[in-house]
Amino acid sequence: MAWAPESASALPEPRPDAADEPRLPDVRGRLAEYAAMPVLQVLRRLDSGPRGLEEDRAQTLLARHGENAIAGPTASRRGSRLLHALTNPFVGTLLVLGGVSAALGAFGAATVIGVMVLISCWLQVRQEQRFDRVADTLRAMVVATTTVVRRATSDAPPTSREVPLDQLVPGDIVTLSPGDMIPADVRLLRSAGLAVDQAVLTGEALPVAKQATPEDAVPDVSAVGRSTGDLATIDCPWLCFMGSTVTAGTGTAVVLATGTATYFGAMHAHLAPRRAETAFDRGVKGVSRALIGLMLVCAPLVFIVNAAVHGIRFAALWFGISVAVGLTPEMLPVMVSTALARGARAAVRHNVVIKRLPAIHNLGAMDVLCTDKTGTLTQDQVGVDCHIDPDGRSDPQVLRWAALNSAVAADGDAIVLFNELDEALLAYADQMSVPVDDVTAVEVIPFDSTRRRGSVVVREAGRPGTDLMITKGAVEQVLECCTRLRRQDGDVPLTAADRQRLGDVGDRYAADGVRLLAVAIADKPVRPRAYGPKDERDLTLIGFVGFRDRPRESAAAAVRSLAARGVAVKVLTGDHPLVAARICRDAGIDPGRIVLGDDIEALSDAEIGDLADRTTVFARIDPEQKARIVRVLRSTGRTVGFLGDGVNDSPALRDADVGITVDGAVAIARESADVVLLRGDLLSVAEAVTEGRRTFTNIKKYLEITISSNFGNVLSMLAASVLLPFLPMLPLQILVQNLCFDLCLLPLAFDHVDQRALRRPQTFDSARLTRFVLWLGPVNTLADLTAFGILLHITGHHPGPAAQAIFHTGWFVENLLTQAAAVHLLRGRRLPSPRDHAAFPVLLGTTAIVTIALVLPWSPLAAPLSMTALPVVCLLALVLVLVLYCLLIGAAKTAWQKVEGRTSRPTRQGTRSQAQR
Ligand SMILES: Nc1ncnc2c1ncn2[C@@H]1O[C@H](COP(=O)(O)OP(=O)(O)OP(=O)(O)O)[C@@H](O)[C@H]1O
Ligand SMILES: [Mg+2]
Repeated sequence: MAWAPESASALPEPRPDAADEPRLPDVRGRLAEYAAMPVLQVLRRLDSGPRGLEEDRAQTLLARHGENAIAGPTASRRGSRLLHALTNPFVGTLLVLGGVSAALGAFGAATVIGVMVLISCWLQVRQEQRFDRVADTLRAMVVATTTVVRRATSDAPPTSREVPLDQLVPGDIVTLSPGDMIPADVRLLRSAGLAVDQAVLTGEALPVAKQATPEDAVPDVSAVGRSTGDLATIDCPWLCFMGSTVTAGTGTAVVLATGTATYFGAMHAHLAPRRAETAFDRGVKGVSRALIGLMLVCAPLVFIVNAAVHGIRFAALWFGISVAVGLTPEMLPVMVSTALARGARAAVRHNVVIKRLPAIHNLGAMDVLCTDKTGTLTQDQVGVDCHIDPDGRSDPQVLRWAALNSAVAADGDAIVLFNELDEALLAYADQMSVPVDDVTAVEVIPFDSTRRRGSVVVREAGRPGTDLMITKGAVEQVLECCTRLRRQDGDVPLTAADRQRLGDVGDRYAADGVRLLAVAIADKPVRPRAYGPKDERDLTLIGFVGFRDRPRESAAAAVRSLAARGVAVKVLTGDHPLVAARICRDAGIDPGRIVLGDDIEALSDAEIGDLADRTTVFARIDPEQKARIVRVLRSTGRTVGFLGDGVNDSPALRDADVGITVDGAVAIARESADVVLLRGDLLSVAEAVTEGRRTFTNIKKYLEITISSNFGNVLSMLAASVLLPFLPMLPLQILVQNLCFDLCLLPLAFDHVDQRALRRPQTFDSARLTRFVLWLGPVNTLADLTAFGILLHITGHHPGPAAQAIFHTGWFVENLLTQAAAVHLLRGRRLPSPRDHAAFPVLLGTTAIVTIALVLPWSPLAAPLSMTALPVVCLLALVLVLVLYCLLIGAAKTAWQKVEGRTSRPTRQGTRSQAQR
């Protein structure tokens, strides 16, 4: 829905007015030209070299080409913000009603409606500006960076350093590692086992292989296809494009184009990544529909009743229009943006950065948190525990082969290692002075979470004609590729009994919380063809390395704290089920029956949904299965958060209602997530959940108070249409009253919140809102009818114009006073007391309403609004009505809480069916 704040993303955001931007065919043509040149010519054309640009020149180029971003300058963002404000359905409704009023000649009303539109849009634009600033600041705290090679001066040595993505320029040399976003359109200079996910550009979910052409070779353009169509360019193996991410392997590349001159830049309007609809989007849609529905029923009804009783009159028509305007919550978008921005700022105090502001609501609504294991439940300080041969004896040779696998895979150029296990291995090898640089790297077949193993091929000095493949990975997955076993007295064939025994060794260590990786090797005759995963066969198992990762001390408390807030924690890990079970127990999670990836592969979504409901730990699952479980849980009505930090977590991060990652996560995880934890601590998630609920509770209060008051007013107007020979309030007065009320209620975004409201997940529930309005709105009507009786008594039953003015003013004043009282009586769970009162800004807002009510009739504005000073007796009578209203609404609210408490006890089933609605 257009009134919801737009999601802010770290990827360059699409700009709506892209007329002056390079056109796609031009961009494609230029890229095709670069694709067809030998590498050296590309570098020459860009005035660059393998040693990188000089810093000064990079700055000059930055000034010439602009930042590597697609989001437009502030001015155009302002234009789009205004458009966004104008196209929200409530302002749209007002514009139509204003137009009709003007066409009917009711210029006063048209002017007031115009003022409402202006104020609402102005506040909305200002709020969105602030909102963007908050989002920008928050995002700057977790800004995506890329590794470039540059030189301080022309003869200084090249150095690698991290720069923010937007500082890249054409000609820069960048290095790519798994998890990195491709920062611009680039041509590969070198690559090792590189695979990238281009789904943003092609919609193709599977990663595609990319490969540099051999040095100095003239690229074979036929490999790209003769056509210059989109896919031909995108499929070029030696070009990578902004918007894609590295899923495996490493590379070095030269930047060809940045910002809007990139392929993604030229196509962004059509191909900007779309996220699935989240709990917030669904909630906003439901409430908007309910509100517009209410207006479409009530306003014509008021008109029809009026016309039926008094005949079709012009006054009746525009009275109906005013009622419609009165029911339009035109300030709701402003209120929601304000509340979300406040929540996001508050979350920072708990070291939680909200990248997309609606995520703060989704955190409060979350009732299941699925989490990866390493780094969230554990400390992410993985250490090597043992290195053993197949018979369980410590063996330094096993450590050497495993560390060589990590070292070669990590590539001399790349700074980022594959993952925490490789990092631990290299650190340990270094500590034990095990050499890892005495071989020549031939090939890397990178680790991926689906194969669960990774291999390298190396050539050792003194062994001409022979390559050595070294594979390491999960025990089951490496054993699959082995046919032999290393024994102290030589290699022997691997029997079924050995497989069983070795599998048991893995299980034994796993039960103790040690993750074993199997290590296997094989000699291969040297060959010109490249090696691939198919060559991982006929290996000899030489032993295992074991890793231990201590559980986080705060994990148990955090899981308890989330459970107390009604958030179930589920663990989704690629690790061994017994390791997962051990870590979970240490973190205070009862693992119950663990479900494996293989178990769910053949199941339907419905069966997985059923299983997921009963399961706490899923082990040995691959990235797509993680995402599938998240999607299925969402489809059963749960609001799902996903917390993860690896390349393998990014699909699930995107598919969740709220994706959460940690600051040290790989770039793609940070890009995919909505929330970044600055301290990778589950406890801060619990705090952020509370902030989310605080935020939402205030939005809910605003909706409940405004809509029930407005609905009560509509009922009063209906009654008045039948009972009175004249209109109970003039249309202009209705509009002014509505404007004052809506504005003075905005500070509710900053109100205090009752602790009990923070205990359960909370989200928009239009059915509950409707029940609330139907229950409490009529109390307002009751007070109004009493006021009508008193006013009629004072003014006489057939009052002339002067007495009618007293009636109108009387009701105007009564309305504002009761509405101010409603704010205090309905805002909390309990009735107001010195210990439980509204926050200062809310007090200020309601004081303003009371002041307007008590000053306006005696001010110079009274005459243009057809109001008049009220007699003292009238004022006294209204005070009595106010007291009566307070008593009634207090009683009605207590009764509502009793009835609702009984019908909506937060059972899990209840939460689900509520969300499904
Ligand atoms: N660098 C590596 N080299 C070889 N095998 C690995 C490597 N990293 C992980 N594995 C194996 O692959 C399995 C799955 O790892 P992956 O990183 O995909 O799991 P994950 O879901 O991220 O796990 P976690 O919950 O521990 O974060 C591991 O249990 C391990 O057996
Ligand atoms: Mg992980």
